[in-house]
Amino acid sequence: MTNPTFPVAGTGLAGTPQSTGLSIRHAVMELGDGGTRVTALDDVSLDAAPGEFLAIVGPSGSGKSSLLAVAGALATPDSGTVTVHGQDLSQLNQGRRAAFRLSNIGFVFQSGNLIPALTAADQLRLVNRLAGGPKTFDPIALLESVGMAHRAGNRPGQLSGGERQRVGIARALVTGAKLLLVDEPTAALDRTRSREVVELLARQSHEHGVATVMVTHDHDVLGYCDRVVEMVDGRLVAAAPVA
Ligand SMILES: Nc1ncnc2c1ncn2[C@@H]1O[C@H](COP(=O)(O)OP(=O)(O)OP(=O)(O)O)[C@@H](O)[C@H]1O
Repeated sequence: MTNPTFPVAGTGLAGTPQSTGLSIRHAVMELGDGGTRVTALDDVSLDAAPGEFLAIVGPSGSGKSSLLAVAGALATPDSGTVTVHGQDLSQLNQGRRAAFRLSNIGFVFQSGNLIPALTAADQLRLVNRLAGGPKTFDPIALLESVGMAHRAGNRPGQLSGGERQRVGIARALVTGAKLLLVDEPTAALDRTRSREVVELLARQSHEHGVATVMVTHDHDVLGYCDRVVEMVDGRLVAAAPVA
């Protein structure tokens, strides 16, 4: 059976990839081999519009990380299409896909994934340099936008978990990426810090027109999201509007 598409009101037509943000159409992906093959994505279609903050929830093993992987060009579905800002990712060879990812897609991981030896400011400078950004790049304004300018000279070991996540979010936005993929950002944080970090993600999405897709088990933060979809057994099964 074909799964429903979860379009965003006012954007695109069902079945037509939108030209901005993220569009996944009928993605199927199997993992493993022989008798242990698993359908990680089973005909998944999903849109995330610019400025929209979308959460994906669901039980362990339901395919959430697989969905983020194909959205971020880290994995290629066996069939179906993934379009980011109008670019069909399957049309890019490996090298161009990596370059596209670096410039257009930001990633935020559970632990912040910062480089231990670099200060907060240098984490951002490194990404700017790798992406061929402007030589005049100043990381302080971006750190300021996540409330971390005063910690610009500190290394990850000198920061709290929530502060590391904030730096990780700023780093993901260095290239002006309009698609942000976020995997369990609150897993290592207490309740207050969790809410602060997810509120920050919501604000960054809305103020900068970033399409943000966040995988989370943390139902306490879903109120900050514009939309919540649930995955079960590789399929999207619900699209609950958030009050
Ligand atoms: N490299 C792999 N080889 C084989 N099967 C895999 C591989 N990675 C994931 N799977 C399987 O694919 C399915 C989807 O996994 P996925 O990691 O996407 O789920 P998830 O919802 O992110 O889980 P969790 O919440 O535990 O992180 C699961 O059945 C998992 O066991």
